[in-house]
Amino acid sequence: MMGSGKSTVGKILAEVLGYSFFDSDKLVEQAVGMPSVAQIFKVHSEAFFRDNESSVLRDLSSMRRLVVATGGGAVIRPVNWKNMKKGLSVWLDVPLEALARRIAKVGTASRPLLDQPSGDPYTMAFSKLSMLAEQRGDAYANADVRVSLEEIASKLGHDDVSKLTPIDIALESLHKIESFVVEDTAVADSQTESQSQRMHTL
Ligand SMILES: Nc1ncnc2c1ncn2[C@@H]1O[C@H](COP(=O)(O)OP(=O)(O)OP(=O)(O)O)[C@@H](O)[C@H]1O
Ligand SMILES: O=C(O)C1=C[C@@H](O)[C@@H](O)[C@H](O)C1
Ligand SMILES: [Mg+2]
Repeated sequence: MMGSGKSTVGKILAEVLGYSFFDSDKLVEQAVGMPSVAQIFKVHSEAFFRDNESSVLRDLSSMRRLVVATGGGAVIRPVNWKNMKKGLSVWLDVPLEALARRIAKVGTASRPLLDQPSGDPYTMAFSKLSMLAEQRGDAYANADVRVSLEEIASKLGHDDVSKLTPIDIALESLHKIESFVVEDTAVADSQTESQSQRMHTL
């Protein structure tokens, strides 16, 4: 979701893994030749942005050794999942209150789906984020790995997710990624084994 820390945590993961880092919103801006996502929404439309986002994700999906911070809305198109699933997907699950706090701090001008000309920035961000979260249902749960800030906070004995640093979150992401890879490899090994047993029987 917007403001969940994809760029901040993604850059740390890329550095630790020795991978390249790409921000899909930035690649869309470059592809379209406009300086901001907000301007693309304004001059063209959300649909135009989404088409470009899908084509950027398709191009990235054929590359290796990279971490991608996707746009927060990439989860709504099944075709994007087809491409994101060529790699390993991570959902940074951050409570909406924390997202709204972060976003209110920097303002909503760069986030067209949250931008409101008037009103208290926290309240406006929270209400729009709640709406988006409801519309998107469990789309984020398609990710291979879920990193819950509430779970990390409770593990580290913090009463509030705002006490977590990006490094705490990146470390937990790496643990979760490792567990997923180990489990996935074990499943693939057992499938290969039962396949070869079947061949043997035949
Ligand atoms: N663990 C954290 N604690 C507090 N603030 C954070 C944390 N991680 C990121 N932030 C801040 O929250 C804001 C959003 O972070 P970031 O830009 O990494 O999120 P994003 O998911 O990439 O957002 P966007 O939707 O704009 O792409 C930034 O101002 C960032 O400095
Ligand atoms: O959640 C969303 O729909 C969006 C998230 C941002 O990363 C941008 O891709 C854009 O502002 C839309
Ligand atoms: Mg970002």
